[in-house]
Amino acid sequence: MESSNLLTPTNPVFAGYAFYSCVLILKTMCMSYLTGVQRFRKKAFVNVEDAIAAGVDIKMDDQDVERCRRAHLNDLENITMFLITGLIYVLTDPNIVFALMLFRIYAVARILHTIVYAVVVVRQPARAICFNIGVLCNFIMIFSIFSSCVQL
Ligand SMILES: N[C@@H](CCC(=O)N[C@@H](CS)C(=O)NCC(=O)O)C(=O)O
Repeated sequence: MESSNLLTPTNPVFAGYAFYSCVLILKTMCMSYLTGVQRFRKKAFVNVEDAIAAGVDIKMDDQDVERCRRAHLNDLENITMFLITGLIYVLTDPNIVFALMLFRIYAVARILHTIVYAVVVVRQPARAICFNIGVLCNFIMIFSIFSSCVQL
């Protein structure tokens, strides 16, 4: 692939990266609303003005709200790494089939991580497996970038 075309939608690897990145960005944005829904459902407001408006006392430690907040934070810790790593990986002009498979597996693993953590709450090791599949995808991309860049 011409290097000038690597970051255009004519490159299927970039198109896949852009698609799954947007899916994951949207998913992460949804976490704010999921947290908000739980706050209203459980009447668990941490700001005085919100609690007054709802006619309840402040509640800092609701388990369902905290779960959503932790899932959101975990997305920010992990999906940010995918966005950066994935973009560098696209620039190394990787194998199309393998790269698209990695992006798909990563996206599915992160969506499942949210579901088992904050939506239906599945017992461990469900969350750990989803988390580690995502980490493995990122590691594979990182090592592939290393091997493309390091001249032995
Ligand atoms: N910041 C994470 C680092 C480790 C991590 O991400 N573990 C995964 C798999 S067990 C996880 O889902 N942690 C739950 C979380 O981040 O709230 C933590 O405090 O747990």
